[in-house]
Amino acid sequence: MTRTVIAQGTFDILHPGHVHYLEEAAAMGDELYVIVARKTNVDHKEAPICPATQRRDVVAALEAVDEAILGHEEDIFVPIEEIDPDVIALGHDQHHDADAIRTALERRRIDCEVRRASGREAASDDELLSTRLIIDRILERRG
Ligand SMILES: Cc1cc2nc3c(=O)[nH]c(=O)nc-3n(C[C@H](O)[C@H](O)[C@H](O)COP(=O)(O)O)c2cc1C
Ligand SMILES: Nc1ncnc2c1ncn2[C@@H]1O[C@H](COP(=O)(O)OP(=O)(O)OP(=O)(O)O)[C@@H](O)[C@H]1O
Repeated sequence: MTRTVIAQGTFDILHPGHVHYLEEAAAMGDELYVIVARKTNVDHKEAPICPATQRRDVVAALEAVDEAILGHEEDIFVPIEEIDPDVIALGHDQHHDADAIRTALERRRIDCEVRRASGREAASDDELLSTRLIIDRILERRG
């Protein structure tokens, strides 16, 4: 039987940390779906620069990804109910609490494992492994 995995995030300006996360998530099963966050749900940091459809389309082009979809605007569990995954792979620094997600899944009778992916080890001193760092570097050098 096909084991379906879900990864999620903003994916505003892609970098090797995103590729690491999505490759690790893909290795947790057979098919990887990625939920791309809506701007309205990115409330714990500055709003993304790129439009949601662009962020989705670039993520969808990555080899590890089978399907990338836009997230729900109000209820983040709607796409989960539709996809009915076997695994949800949380990113290494995602603010979501794994136990709170497990409780919400149980309440909705979705039988799914919640795992936490690892962070990427920098391949060199100057690797930029966050969108924020890339934006800061652009402002510093071109601002
Ligand atoms: C299980 C799960 C499902 C999610 N589904 C959605 C969704 O449907 N719509 C959405 O806008 N955000 C969704 N998110 C939230 C974002 O993916 C994300 O965590 C946050 O808004 C963006 O911040 P990040 O890139 O720092 O994780 C989901 C998060 C989790 C953990
Ligand atoms: N360096 C990294 N190593 C592993 N996973 C990462 C890394 N950076 C981001 N991710 C994961 O990729 C997903 C999307 O991350 P997100 O779009 O918030 O990128 P970000 O670079 O962390 O953004 P920002 O710098 O704006 O906080 C999240 O699940 C996050 O944990």
